[in-house]
Amino acid sequence: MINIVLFGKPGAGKGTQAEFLKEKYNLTHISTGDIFRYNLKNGTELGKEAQLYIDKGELVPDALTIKMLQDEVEKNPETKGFLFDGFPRTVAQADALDAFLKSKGWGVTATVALEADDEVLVQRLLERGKTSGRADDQDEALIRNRYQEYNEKTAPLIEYYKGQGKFYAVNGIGEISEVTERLSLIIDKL
Ligand SMILES: Nc1ncnc2c1ncn2[C@@H]1O[C@H](COP(=O)(O)OP(=O)(O)O)[C@@H](O)[C@H]1O
Repeated sequence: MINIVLFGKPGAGKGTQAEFLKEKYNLTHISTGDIFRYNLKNGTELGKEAQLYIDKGELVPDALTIKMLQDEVEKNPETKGFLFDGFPRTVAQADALDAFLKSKGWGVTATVALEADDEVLVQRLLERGKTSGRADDQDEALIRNRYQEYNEKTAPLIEYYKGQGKFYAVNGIGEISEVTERLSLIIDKL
C-alpha cells in the first residue's frame, strides 16, 4: 500500500500530474475538487451545500469534506494505493486522514508538493477559466481568495508533514513531462 498526497496551490498542476502518476504507479486517484464539481453538476445535496463555499472561493467545511473522502476510499477496497489530490487542505483534514488510514492499518507514505509562484499561477487559472467553464477560475477576486485560504489553512500542512518526515517538493514550472519526471524520481525512492 502506497498513499501519496499531491500537494500544491490552486493551479499548481495537481490534476494534470495525477493523470500520469495514477497510470504509472497504479494508484486510485481521488480529487476532492473533481468530486465536488461532479456533485455540483448533478445538483446533489452535497453539491448544493458545497456550492455555497466554492462560489466564494472558500474551502468547503471539514466535516463535509472528510465524510466525502472517507466514502470515496471505502469504494476502493482492493486498491494498491491512493493518490490524494486536493486533500487534505487543513490540519483537521490531515488529522482525520491519518486516523482514518491508521484504522485500516495504512498511512500516508509521502506528501509531494508542486511549487510555483503565485503570480504565475493566477495567470494560469485565468487562462484555464477561459476554456474550462469553471466559474471559480474566471474571477480574479475569487482566485485571490483561494490563495488567501491556501495561505491561512493549507500552508501549515507543509510543517505538519515535515514534522512527520514525509514532505517532498519539486519545481512545478516546466514541461508537463519534466514535472512528471521530477515527481517520479521521488516516488520511485519511497
Ligand atoms: N479538501 C478540501 N477541503 C475543502 N474544500 C475543498 C477541498 N477540496 C476542494 N475543495 C473545494 O473545491 C474547490 C475546487 O477544488 P480544486 O479543483 O481542487 O481547486 P483548485 O483548482 O483551487 O486547487 C476549492 O476551491 C474548494 O472550495
